[in-house]
Amino acid sequence: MRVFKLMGVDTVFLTNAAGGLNQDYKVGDVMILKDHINMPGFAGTNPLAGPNDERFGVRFPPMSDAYDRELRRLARAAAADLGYDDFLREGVYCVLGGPAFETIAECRMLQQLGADAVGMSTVHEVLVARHSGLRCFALSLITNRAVMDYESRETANHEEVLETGRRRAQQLQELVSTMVARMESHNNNNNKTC
Ligand SMILES: O=P(O)(O)O[C@@H]1C[C@H](O)[C@@H](CO)O1
Ligand code: HPA
Repeated sequence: MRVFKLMGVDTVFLTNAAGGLNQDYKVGDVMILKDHINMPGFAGTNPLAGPNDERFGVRFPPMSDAYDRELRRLARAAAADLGYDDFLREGVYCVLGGPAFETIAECRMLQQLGADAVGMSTVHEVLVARHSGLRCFALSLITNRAVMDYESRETANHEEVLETGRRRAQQLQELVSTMVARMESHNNNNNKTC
């Protein structure tokens, strides 16, 4: 993220695979991140720990605006125009350390804490990106349903994650490229009127 910043990048798009905790979510849904829960952060694991590098940002950066409101609006509009409304969601992503998938008790706890999806990435990058003032937009592909029921025979597995990724790859590409094209056209129009 800091290299991107030094290269003059001002906006980053992040994607991940995640387990669905929200019981309304289905495998294959795409969730716009509106917020996150940094679970490793509760135990002091934060990529911004240690001496602050003032060249990039302040010691205590806010995170209440981590996921850019305008980019989320753009994503909803692009998804609607592409006919993706029936699988587009917006919710809260919770990061855990992995690499083991969660226990049933952990999934139940995370759901009660307000998380809609659980995964193992993205948040560290967003923390560093926001510290540097980069605008962030992130999507989770719900690749599997988190196992919440002691009677269930289902288990999370990486093969299902990869398979769901393959199934939605084209539509995700379409969504991101539509957003980028609209951002470019918006920027060009603004530059013309300056
Ligand atoms: O996109 P990420 O890397 O967050 O994908 C998740 C976390 C693990 O890499 C993998 C587990 O199946 O999916
Ligand atoms: N849990 C954590 N990370 C994940 C999952 C999950 O169920 N699916 C994809 N990445």
